[in-house]
Amino acid sequence: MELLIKNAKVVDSSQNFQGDVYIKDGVINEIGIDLHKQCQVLDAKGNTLTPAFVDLHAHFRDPGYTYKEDIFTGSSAAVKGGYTTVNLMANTNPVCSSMDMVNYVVGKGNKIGLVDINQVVSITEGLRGESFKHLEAIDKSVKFISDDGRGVQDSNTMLNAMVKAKEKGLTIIAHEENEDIKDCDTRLAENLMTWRDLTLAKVTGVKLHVTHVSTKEALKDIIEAKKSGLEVTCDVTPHHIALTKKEDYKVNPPLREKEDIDFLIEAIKNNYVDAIGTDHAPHSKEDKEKGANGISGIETAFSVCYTKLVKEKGLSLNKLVEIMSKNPAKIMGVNKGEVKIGYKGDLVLIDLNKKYTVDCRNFKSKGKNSPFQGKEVFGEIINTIKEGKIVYSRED
Ligand SMILES: NC(=O)N[C@@H](CC(=O)O)C(=O)O
Ligand SMILES: [Zn+2]
Repeated sequence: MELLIKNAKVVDSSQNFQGDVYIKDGVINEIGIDLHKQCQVLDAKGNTLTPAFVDLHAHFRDPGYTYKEDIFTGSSAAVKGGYTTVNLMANTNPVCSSMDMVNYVVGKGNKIGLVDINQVVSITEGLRGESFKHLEAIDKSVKFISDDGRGVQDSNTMLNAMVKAKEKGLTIIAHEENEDIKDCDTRLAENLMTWRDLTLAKVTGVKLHVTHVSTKEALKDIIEAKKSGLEVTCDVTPHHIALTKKEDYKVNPPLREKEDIDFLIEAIKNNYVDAIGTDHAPHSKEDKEKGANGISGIETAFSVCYTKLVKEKGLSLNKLVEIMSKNPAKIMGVNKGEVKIGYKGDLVLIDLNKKYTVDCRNFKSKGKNSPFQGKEVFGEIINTIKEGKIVYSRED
């Protein structure tokens, strides 16, 4: 597969230049000005070309909840959002607690071929918060374990699971929520659990990734832990940096206060936030009406972040690309996230000046649940390219 992209404004975490990018055998082979090749040519027409995005946190719902999303609709939504790599959480039905389940999901994803799927295994078997014996049978292809959707409530279980994860070289993705406290104070529930897991990670030396950080107190503790040398990374969602609880939209963790948003954005600017994770959580209309938490967010993630962080708050596009591509690629251990020779030819062409109104009816995702419905945003994906193959084109 060969592809020459011409006349692009190339932006990654460390570069801005006008030029052409040539992809051969799935990999960036040559970068220059006025390149000529005998192959398929994509004229970027001066639009912005960045590395494709990498999502550390998404839910594609197969097996068990394919009426909310399936691997084809999830993959289609991902590439529409500029993503070619997704990390899928284990809260399916059955829960992903075995290699059979991992291979089932990854196999389906590969057959569809739109995005690279990495499947996360649960920390505790069946997300029941008790045994983690199933981790014995997990092989080297698994990178992360997470009970996302729930926190691991028992501290001794978490401690011992961390010891096991460290031994097996697995990174823990922590959903921080204390269930004893959450009904009276969701903020305290997040803060307590974040502090506990940072403390346990210090003791065990496990690699910890804290996902969907939403409060300034939790993030402050993560920053302190980073400063003290702990190997901890974190992500924030597009919705937690764009919306406050005034929006009154059900998602877990809940939307917070303006002060939290200000703190999160300041921390992004100061390099303490490693990544944007979408927490793409599609639900049916009926489930949403019954109170299901979650936002179908993978298709709007870039536009929401670009509008809020770059247009409104003056963040550089380089920095946004760093937290949407380079850093999450590094955390995932994939050779993506930079426009350099030898990196995977996973790129996204973006019309940055395009202003549009979010309309969930146009989502590729089965989940139309979005608090961004009707909101105006900037930055539309024109093409998503995976290993030199155009896997998404905007319909004009
Ligand atoms: N974030 C949510 O509100 N919901 C997620 C679970 C989760 O990530 O906590 C889901 O699976 O629906
Ligand atoms: Zn979660």
